Amino acid sequence: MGDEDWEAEIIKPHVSSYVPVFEKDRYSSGANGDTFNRTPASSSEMGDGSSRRDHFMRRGFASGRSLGDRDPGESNKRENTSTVGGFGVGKSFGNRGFSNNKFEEGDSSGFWRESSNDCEDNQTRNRGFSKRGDSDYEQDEGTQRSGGIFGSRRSALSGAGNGDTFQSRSGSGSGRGGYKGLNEEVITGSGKNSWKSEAEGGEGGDTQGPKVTYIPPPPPEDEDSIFAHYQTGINFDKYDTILVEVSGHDPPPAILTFEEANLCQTLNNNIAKAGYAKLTPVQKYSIPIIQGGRDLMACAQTGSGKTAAFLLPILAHMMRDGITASRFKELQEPECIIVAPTRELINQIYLEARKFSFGTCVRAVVTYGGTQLGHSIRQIVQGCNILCATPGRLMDIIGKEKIGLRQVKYLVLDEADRMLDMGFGPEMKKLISCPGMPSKEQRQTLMFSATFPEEIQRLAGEFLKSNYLFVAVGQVGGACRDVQQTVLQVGQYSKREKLVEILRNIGDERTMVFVETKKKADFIATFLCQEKISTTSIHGDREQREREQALGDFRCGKCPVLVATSVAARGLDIENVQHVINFDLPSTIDEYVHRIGRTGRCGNTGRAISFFDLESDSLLAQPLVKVLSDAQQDVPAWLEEIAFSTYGPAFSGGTRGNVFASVDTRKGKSSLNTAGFSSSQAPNPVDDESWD
Ligand SMILES: Nc1ncnc2c1ncn2[C@@H]1O[C@H](COP(=O)(O)OP(=O)(O)OP(=O)(O)O)[C@@H](O)[C@H]1O
Repeated sequence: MGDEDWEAEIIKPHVSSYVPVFEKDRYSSGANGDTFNRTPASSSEMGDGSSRRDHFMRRGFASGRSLGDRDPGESNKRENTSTVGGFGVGKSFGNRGFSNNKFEEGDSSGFWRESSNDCEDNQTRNRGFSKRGDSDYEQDEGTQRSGGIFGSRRSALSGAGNGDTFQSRSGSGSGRGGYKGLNEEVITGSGKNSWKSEAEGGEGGDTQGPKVTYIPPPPPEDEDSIFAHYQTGINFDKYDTILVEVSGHDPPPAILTFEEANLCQTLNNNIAKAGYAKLTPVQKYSIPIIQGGRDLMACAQTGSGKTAAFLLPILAHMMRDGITASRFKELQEPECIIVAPTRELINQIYLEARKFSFGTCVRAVVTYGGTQLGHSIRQIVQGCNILCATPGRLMDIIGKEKIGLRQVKYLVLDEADRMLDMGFGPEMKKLISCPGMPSKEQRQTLMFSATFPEEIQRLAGEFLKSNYLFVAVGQVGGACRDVQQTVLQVGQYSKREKLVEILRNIGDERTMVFVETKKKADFIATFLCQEKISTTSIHGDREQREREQALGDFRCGKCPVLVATSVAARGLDIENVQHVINFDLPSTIDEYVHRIGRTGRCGNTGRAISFFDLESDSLLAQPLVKVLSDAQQDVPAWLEEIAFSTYGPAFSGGTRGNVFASVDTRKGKSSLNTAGFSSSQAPNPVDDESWD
């Protein structure tokens, strides 16, 4: 396929001309001699890449960028009224033939202003200290403020289309939060329509921006839905063999059973109804630590039950201390605040909190960007013991004096390394210095993630008491061993063919396909729909309603393929995701670990296939080899060769590979105990002081 066909092809109703025969067995260890690399598509792509680039450069594209980096939006620039213009921005792809979709011509100049800011690829290039503004995490509300904590800044906006039309939008930031114009229709998640005035419930009266009117549908209230869960997998019991290391002074012993946790009867009932019969390692260690009132930084592999590891002991404490039943108050003072980096994740955590607090007087509330602030406030004022929030929205609500912080006893940062990096770190610092927020000595701070880069661990000291405990289940930052990882050498121009080939082989099994940019997510999703593969997409430029619809369609299997950006990389727990495909590799190894962790959860097995592009991914080779070998996966010889020939970040201290921490950064004094667990000595208090 010539590069000029790149965008034209998307409106052609036929399948790409060359689809190599799928050979399952050749997935693994795709050495240089990998079958896939010998395909005509691959070789042509590798061979004529430079001439293509020249061609594009002559045409004024891709300046300074490899052609492979060119996202579909760029082709759109050439034909600003082409159908490519609004891919999916405002559209669910699920189960729809391309021809069924209407497209509207957009303001191409606005669109292109947007595009220049649309570099998710920039985001992860800076990983570890990624700059929030570039990322596809939640950028709404407080985090986009220009003036102080509670000021607001939004990008220029165009009206968004109705839900049934593809539409190019100028000012992509507008996409976040699902802007509708003044006095426009409120589309509630339940499908009911009503009209709201601007004054009634926008995203904050003091903002210069538009109002967000989306009201998410209330989650089902029936017990069966609340306790719906999927089965643990065949490897669940193998969790017990993972080494656990606890460092810090005087850790309490781990518990082995739920009974030992001494939880109240209601909690025990809820645990049983949730189908939990046995503790996972992170739960065995974290529950007594949290019950003992200690601060905690816990690192455990993806899908191994970190959410319950913090929710259960917090709820147990609340029950023990006798929580005041929720009642209506204009200012609510929750005992617990939980923050997470994405809207879908915080909603999932909320649902878990609601499940475990079922039948108690503890009331959990969720609030996140892209939804009507007024709606959130109405939920909050009815009573709030546990507030689950994305950071920007949390700061908004605090600024509106609907949430007071004086009663906060527990502050939980899920995906804590993400919450503390350059993107969210400043927001988190503002949170802990908000008026009323108890000092770290007065509250309990809990941090959880599957990855914890050393520099982030150091930053975390500001939030934690100096005697916090560090729990590492397995290797900090290691990939889940239940995920079979395969790395294939695939160049930019072969990726789509390869993707289709793999997906056709996979059939209806649920698959997440990760790409680096929002535009590319739309492009690939549309492309797959053309190929008659039911696909939907999720990324930060989609309206919240669309994001939730996409996730719903994927969860229920209506669309077995979800094309996603990094916004879906962390935390999402979706039943039956059997495959993750890294169409584009992320720029950091931590991101890779989180992405592939969407499969192989809770003892179930999964597969991850990653397309490794020699032109753009070689800096990831070293950490990738390490992650693969640590997880006892086959390492392709060609990848090893690249890793050893690349003077990469593992040696240079650069950020892309960001080789993960293997230990609690405070120590160097850990000693394995005879039981196979390890418990390090107490850190020297002087050392603690020095990095506190
Ligand atoms: N003890 C248990 N028994 C059975 N199922 C469990 C147990 N603990 C957790 N689960 C289930 O395992 C799944 C994964 O849990 P969870 O989402 O908390 O993982 P996680 O460690 O936070 O993953 P990630 O790092 O991706 O955020 C969930 O469906 C959860 O309900």
